[in-house]
Amino acid sequence: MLKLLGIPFDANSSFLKGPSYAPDRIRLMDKEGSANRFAENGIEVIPGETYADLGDLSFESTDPKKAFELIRTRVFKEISSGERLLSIGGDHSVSFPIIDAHSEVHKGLNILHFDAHADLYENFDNNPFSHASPFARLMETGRINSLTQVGLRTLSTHQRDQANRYGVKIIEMKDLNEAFLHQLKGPLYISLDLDVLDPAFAPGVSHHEPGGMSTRELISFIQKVPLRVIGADLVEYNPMRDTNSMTAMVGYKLMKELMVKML
Ligand SMILES: NC(=[NH2+])NCCC[C@H](N)C(=O)O
Ligand SMILES: [Mn+2]
Ligand SMILES: [Mn+2]
Repeated sequence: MLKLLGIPFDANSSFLKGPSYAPDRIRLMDKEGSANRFAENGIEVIPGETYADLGDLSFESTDPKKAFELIRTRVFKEISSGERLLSIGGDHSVSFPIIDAHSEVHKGLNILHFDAHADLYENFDNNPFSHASPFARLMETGRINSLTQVGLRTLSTHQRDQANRYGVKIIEMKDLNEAFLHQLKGPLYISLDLDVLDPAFAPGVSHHEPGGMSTRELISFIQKVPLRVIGADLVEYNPMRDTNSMTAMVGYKLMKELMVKML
């Protein structure tokens, strides 16, 4: 059965803390009575039936090495017999150990990454495990077959160099179009940073980067991915910046749309 795992970890956030509160806030949207559990394709996404909610990882330490070891080991254990896992919450640094575990199980892994940011810094704020660096760490393992980044609007010179160095395919927000969908290959993993959305649609993120996608655009990209997705994460939701749980509901909606791509 499809699995859901909360990763309440934000010690590697460079600007604000808060994404550690994300998993429960997103789950709350499943329970509080406003929404229903149907994805737009008509499949109902029910905890205990459509997916098993594994709860949250619990961290004894904020030391990134220890935390990442815990995440990598647990994720590997959950997916090692081919099970599919969606993880929610945490800052984007957690995608390094999560995707690293996936790349061990799924050889030649391809990543589709939605974000305002490339998160390719060699080292950010003297923290190589920063949420601004997970894709540098992943690319240097040599185990990632391809990385496609969509929605970027903050590329620095350093990150352009890093993208060239690692052969990253980038569709910047200013050039946004659908052609990348037809070039995606399997096994495909999706990493979704909520700040790919315009802050008008998703204010509950740490980094408000104007000029982003609409919720509708993002949902249709996900729906049009022509492959069954083998794993995904939803990161960077920050409840401390949210208004009336509006962004929690966006997160819940995206969670359902991601889940039905994994069934
Ligand atoms: N995972 C993230 N939200 N990363 C944001 C990193 C932002 C960083 N200030 C930059 O210049 O790119
Ligand atoms: Mn990110
Ligand atoms: Mn981002």
